[in-house]
Amino acid sequence: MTNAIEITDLSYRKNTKTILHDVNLQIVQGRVVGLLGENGAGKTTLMRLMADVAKGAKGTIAINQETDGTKRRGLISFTESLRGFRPGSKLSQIRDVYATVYPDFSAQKYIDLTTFLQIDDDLELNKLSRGTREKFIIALTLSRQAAVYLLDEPFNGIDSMSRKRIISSIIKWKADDATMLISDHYVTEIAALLDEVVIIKDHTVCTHKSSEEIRSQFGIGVEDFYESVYGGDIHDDEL
Ligand SMILES: Nc1ncnc2c1ncn2[C@@H]1O[C@H](COP(=O)(O)OP(=O)(O)OP(=O)(O)O)[C@@H](O)[C@H]1O
Repeated sequence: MTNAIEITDLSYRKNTKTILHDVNLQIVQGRVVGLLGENGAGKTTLMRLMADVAKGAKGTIAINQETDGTKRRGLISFTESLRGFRPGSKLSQIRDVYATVYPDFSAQKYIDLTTFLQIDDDLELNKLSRGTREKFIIALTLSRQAAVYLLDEPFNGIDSMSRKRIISSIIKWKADDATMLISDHYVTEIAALLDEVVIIKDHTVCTHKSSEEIRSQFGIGVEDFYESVYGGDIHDDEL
């Protein structure tokens, strides 16, 4: 089995503060993995380092065996904030920028996703509700045919019907060999989607298990497992 993601001895400090410490993580190609942790645990930072948006960490990050930052960036599709775009930009103009910047951008996938997620790309960015903006970011991210997708809290501000649609779109449009890391604070709706779970606690990977392992070892689902690890009901030595 090929590892799509290999992180070795990764540590990251910002302004003398430890954000991540000694992170080691291997994720096999094709898996959908939940990256879970409380506010400020370091989920976004880990994704930013993987995508080479944040720099200066110690250790190595390899995506499909590529450790070079620029090459990694080409292999990863990461949910971006769109803050770099003019508020008055039409969504179709943002799509055009993506299509130019990313050679793996699929115009057809974009049409399918925006139709499925009910996004009108004739609208301007500043006219979108928070939820529609998030859905648009998901549509752009999944329109790339990348090796690895990093979805950072993709359900923020999104109503439950739209969450269901996004989850369906992930299932429908994910290529079998594409790997997906989805960060969140809670897992209720995505639990069924996850092959594996990585929990970040105390600046590092506290546990990494498959959903199946969690069920067989602890007799509980992913959601209860996450709560038990954070709540202290499952101790580190049991993991
Ligand atoms: N640019 C920065 N400068 C200083 N500290 C930062 C910076 N970015 C993040 N941090 C700190 O790093 C820690 C991890 O933040 P990060 O955003 O990665 O966590 P998170 O798990 O994604 O949290 P959330 O779920 O709230 O989004 C936090 O303590 C945060 O304050």
